[in-house]
Amino acid sequence: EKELPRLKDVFEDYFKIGAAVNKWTLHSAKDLVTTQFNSITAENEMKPEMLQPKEGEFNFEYSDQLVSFANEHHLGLRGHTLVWHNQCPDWMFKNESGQTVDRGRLLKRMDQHIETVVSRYADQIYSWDVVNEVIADEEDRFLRKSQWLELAGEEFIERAFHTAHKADPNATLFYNDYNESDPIKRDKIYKLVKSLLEKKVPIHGVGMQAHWNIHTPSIEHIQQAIELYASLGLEVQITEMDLSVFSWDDKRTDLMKPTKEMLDLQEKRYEQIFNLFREYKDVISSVTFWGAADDYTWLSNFPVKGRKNWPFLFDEHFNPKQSFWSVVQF
Ligand SMILES: Oc1ccccc1CN[C@@H]1C=C[C@@H](O)[C@H](O)[C@H]1O
Repeated sequence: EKELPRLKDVFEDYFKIGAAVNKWTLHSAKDLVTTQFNSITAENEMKPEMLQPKEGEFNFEYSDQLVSFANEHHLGLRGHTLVWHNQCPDWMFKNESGQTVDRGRLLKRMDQHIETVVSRYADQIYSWDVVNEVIADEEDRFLRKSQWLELAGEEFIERAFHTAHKADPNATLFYNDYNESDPIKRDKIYKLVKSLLEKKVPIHGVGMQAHWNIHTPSIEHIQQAIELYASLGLEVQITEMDLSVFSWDDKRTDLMKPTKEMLDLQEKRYEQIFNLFREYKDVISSVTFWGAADDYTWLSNFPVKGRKNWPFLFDEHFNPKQSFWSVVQF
């Protein structure tokens, strides 16, 4: 049958186009990923708890598989993520007697994790999400309350970037977060990144996770966020894009497939969003989906456990959805 247009070719003069893969979808979605995309991100296989489950015991089995896959298929590779409050092993914050670890020890452990991981994959990963999600969602709080912040103090943020830069001077280093287009959270992300730049911290970009849906955020809010981050002279990368067919507070579980109305709205949203991304091609260096096709998405367990979602450009049979055509035809 007629060859499909390829996202990586359609956007060749704009930005890299990526997909998150895991140790299963690396095989199940291999053909789609290698034909349509030119960048991948490990959905889970490069997170702290996966790489260093026990102090000093690294497990690179699956991360090495993803790196080999990327090399074999000439795909760029984003590293996700070095410092995060989730999917981080408990041992990191405890000493031998199970008490909370002291500040110096925790920072040393953070450095060792970053040095070991980043130097192993030096020159193979074009961008790292050095720090993920340290900005608070609460309006009246700046930094998220986490064991990292409580035990190490806010210096862990800048220290993580310095350590990563020393381990791989060629990788571009990103601060990554979600709800990044919400004006209040956006301004806090801007404040953090601006303060890092003022301290000459080696940070090169802001990762907008872009876990959006078919209703929000508005194109205006997305544009204002891109403009604000770009005003710092930084790269912007869309790092985890999906368009949930449910708004955040819609907890319905009755659907076995998306309604026509949902698919029409999703198509409109993808078309508008990619028109905006193309307008900012000089600022946006990659656009990565947090998956590849509707056969698998983390959204089928978040925020409602076991509730199927259909967020991507390809359906569960890897066929292009109407949204695909509105994205590739411009
Ligand atoms: O952690 C969150 C909490 C609330 C909303 C969204 C997020 C998004 N968080 C992302 C989503 C999926 C994970 O696989 C990614 O590593 C994480 O960056």
